[in-house]
Amino acid sequence: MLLDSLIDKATRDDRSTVAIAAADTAEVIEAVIDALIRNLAEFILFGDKEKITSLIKLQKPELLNNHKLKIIHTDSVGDAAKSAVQSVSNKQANVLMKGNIPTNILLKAVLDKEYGLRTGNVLSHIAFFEIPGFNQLLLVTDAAMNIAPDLVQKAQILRNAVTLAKSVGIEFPKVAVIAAVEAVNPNMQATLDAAALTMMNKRGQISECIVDGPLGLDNAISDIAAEHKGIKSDVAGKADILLVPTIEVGNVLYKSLIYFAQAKVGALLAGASAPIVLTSRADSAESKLYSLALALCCVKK
Ligand SMILES: CCCC(=O)SCCNC(=O)CCNC(=O)[C@H](O)C(C)(C)COP(=O)(O)OP(=O)(O)OC[C@H]1O[C@@H](n2cnc3c(N)ncnc32)[C@H](O)[C@@H]1OP(=O)(O)O
Repeated sequence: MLLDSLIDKATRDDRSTVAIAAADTAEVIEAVIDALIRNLAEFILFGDKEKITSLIKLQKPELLNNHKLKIIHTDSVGDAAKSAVQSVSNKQANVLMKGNIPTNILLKAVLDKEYGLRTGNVLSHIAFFEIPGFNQLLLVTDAAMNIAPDLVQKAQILRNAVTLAKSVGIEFPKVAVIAAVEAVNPNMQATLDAAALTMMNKRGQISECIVDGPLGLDNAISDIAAEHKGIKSDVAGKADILLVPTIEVGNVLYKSLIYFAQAKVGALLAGASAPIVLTSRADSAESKLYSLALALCCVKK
């Protein structure tokens, strides 16, 4: 399965409404226009109304009268985040999307106790990569929300990724828990957590997937590398999901895949009461469209 198939899957159902916090950039508007043309969803755009209107006028002026598009003016990014999150919590919209706004401002609104989208679950970021020369989607978690997750949080991050993988048709995913080495080293917390997660999977505490770790990135994705080290594993060389130890590892991997390997990406936050599209502000319109399609595939109706 590749990222275009997510758009096909999402196109079959156009009953969703997406609230975008700070929709005032060309890439966001381009993704919205593309989604409207494909009948993927309806949109409520929060942000600087004048700027949003002029961006739409530049790209597709006739869409300004489209009943599937509403623009609501807000005075600051903080207000845009709050209003967009509120529109999801009061069910006017069922997907939240990050626009031209710093990630932590949006996440603080999402976590707000009064109007946010908490469920009691850990919220986590999952990115789906289509990498040239690599013939399957590769999921990476968590590159954007949890800074230095502990074992309990990692277990939940892993479950969120497995649930999301299943919802787009990746049944029983293989999960590699990434560290710098394959042997457990008591001085490297990532290896201890990886070994514990592997055992939790063997004992049924983490189900519907196969977990193995610690694994280096090379052994997780390359049979040849795994063979060189004599690693015998159902996951090594065939991982569908990479669970990384910290946000820095995930974020650098995310941006390396895009900038060095020309990978395409779709990404979202899971674990909240609605899917949240969360890409980097610098990501392309195409990546925002893939992320949107991914979120629409996960909406609970
Ligand atoms: C990959 C492309 C996009 C990017 O590059 S993104 C760039 C990098 N990402 C970021 O800068 C965001 C990194 N994360 C953060 O800044 C913070 O963790 C975040 C999400 C803003 C939360 O920070 P604070 O508001 O300071 O939160 P805190 O730790 O004091 O906790 C406040 C309450 O929220 C809860 N919380 C925090 N993270 C959570 C999570 N993942 N899932 C569920 N609940 C969570 C936390 O338990 C606490 O709850 P309570 O108030 O004790 O009830």
